[in-house]
Amino acid sequence: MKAIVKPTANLQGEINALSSKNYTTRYLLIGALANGTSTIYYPAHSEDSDAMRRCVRDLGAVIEEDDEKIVITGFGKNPKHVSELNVGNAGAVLRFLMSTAAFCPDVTFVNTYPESLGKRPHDDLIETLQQMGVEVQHSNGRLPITIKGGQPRGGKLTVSGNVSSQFLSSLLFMTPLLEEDSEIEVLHDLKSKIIVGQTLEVLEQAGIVIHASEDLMHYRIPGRQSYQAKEYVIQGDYPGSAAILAAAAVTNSDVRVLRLEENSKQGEKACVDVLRAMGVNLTHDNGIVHVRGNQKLVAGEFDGDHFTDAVLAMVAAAVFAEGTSRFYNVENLRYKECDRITDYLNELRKAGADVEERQSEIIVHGKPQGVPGGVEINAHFDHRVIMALTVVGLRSEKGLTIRDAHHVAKSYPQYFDHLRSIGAQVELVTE
Ligand SMILES: O=C(O)C1=C[C@@H](OP(=O)(O)O)[C@@H](O)[C@H](O)C1
Ligand SMILES: C=C(OP(=O)(O)O)C(=O)O
Repeated sequence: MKAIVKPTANLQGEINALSSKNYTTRYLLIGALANGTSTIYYPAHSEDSDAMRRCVRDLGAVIEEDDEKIVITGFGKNPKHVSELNVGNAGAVLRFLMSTAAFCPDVTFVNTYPESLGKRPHDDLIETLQQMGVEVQHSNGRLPITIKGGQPRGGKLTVSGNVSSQFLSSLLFMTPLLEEDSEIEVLHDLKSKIIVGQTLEVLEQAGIVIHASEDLMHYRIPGRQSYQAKEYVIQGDYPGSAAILAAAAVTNSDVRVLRLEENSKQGEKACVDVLRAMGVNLTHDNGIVHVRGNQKLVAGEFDGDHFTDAVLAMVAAAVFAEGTSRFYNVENLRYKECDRITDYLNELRKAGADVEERQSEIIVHGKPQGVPGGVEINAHFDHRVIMALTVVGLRSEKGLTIRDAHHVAKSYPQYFDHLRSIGAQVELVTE
C-alpha cells in the first residue's frame, strides 16, 4: 500500500489513543506464564500484539476474545513442545519468548522478515541463555534461532544492556519460574532503561517478587515463584500517539488525544514535555493531551533514550522548528526495524529536511518555512518511519508518497484513519 500524503494546513478533532502495544505484549506473556485464567481489557490489535497472541497460543495458552477483552488461560512454566514459532517482525515478542522457549526441548524461531527483524542482533540474550545451560543455534546472533532448552538453570547471570533492554526484560519474566534463585547483573549500559519499569510494574501486578537495585543494574530474583492470574486494563499508547501529537504540532490545529495517562510509566509520555519545550501550545489533564498548534516551534536538545519509540516523531516536529535541535543518546535506534538514524535521515533529506547524523545523535537544522516534499519515500519496513514521514508530508509544499505504508500496522493499523478523522489529507492506494 502507498500512502499519498497531501499538504494539510489544519487539523481538528478528537482521537481515542490506540491501546499500548508494549503493555499488551507484556500482559499476554504474563497471562500465558500464569496457571489460571487472566483477563486483559482493551488489548492492542496490531501485527506485534497479534504475534504475541499467536505464539503464546502455539505454546499452549488458551485464548478467547471479544471486542473489549482477551481471556487467557496460561501454561505456567510448562509450555507445549512446539517445534516452530513465527513472531513476524516483532522484536520484543521474539526476545521475550526466547527465554520462555528455554522451557521447551527444541523450538526454532523462523525468519520471516529477513530485511528487518532478520538483521537485528540477539547475541546478548543468547549468551545469557547459554550461561543457563540452554543450547542455542543461530546465524551470527540473528534469526533463525533454535533454542534447545528443557531445564534452564538460574544462579549468577549477566546480560549486556547496551543494545536493547528487551534482553533483560525477557530474563526478568522467566527467571522467577526457575528452581534456583537468580541474580542478574546488567553489563555495560542499560538502554531504554525506562521501559524496564513497565516490566517490573506488570511483574509486581502478577504477584512476582523481584529485588531491583535503584539504578536497575542488579536484580535478585527468588526462584520457584508462580504468576497469579489477574485482570489487567491496557492504557493508551504514547509511542503511536506521539506521531499524532507531532502532526498537530506542525499544523494549525485543535486536536485532543484521549486515554493518555499523566502518571503512565511509558517513557514516551515525555513527548508531551518535548513538544512543550519546543514551544507547542498544549495541555495535559485528565488523560487528555490537547494541542493547539500554530506551526511555530523552537529547537531543543533532548536525551532521546528517555522516549525511544517517540524520537522519530519528535525529530519530524523538529524539522519545522526555528534553530538546530539535537537528539542525543540514541545509538540503539540503529538496531530497530531499520537503522533509524541513517535510513530515516536519508528519507528526511529526500523530503528536503536539513539533518545530520553522528553515531548516537540526530541533528536537525529546522526549516520553519517548510520543506519541498514531492518525492517518494521508502518505508524501510518501519512503522515509526512511516508515521514520522507522514507528519513531514503534511507540512511539506508538495506532499510525500510513502511506499509500503502497510507496515504501519506493526503497531498502529488505524493510524491513517485516525489522521484522516482530524482532517489530514491522506490517500491510500494499493500498490
Ligand atoms: O520492552 C519493550 O516492549 C520494548 C523496548 C524498546 O526496545 P529497546 O529496549 O530495544 O530499545 C522499544 O523500542 C520497543 O518498541 C519495545
Ligand atoms: C522497536 C520497536 O519494536 P520492537 O523492538 O518490539 O520490534 C517499536 O515498536 O518501535
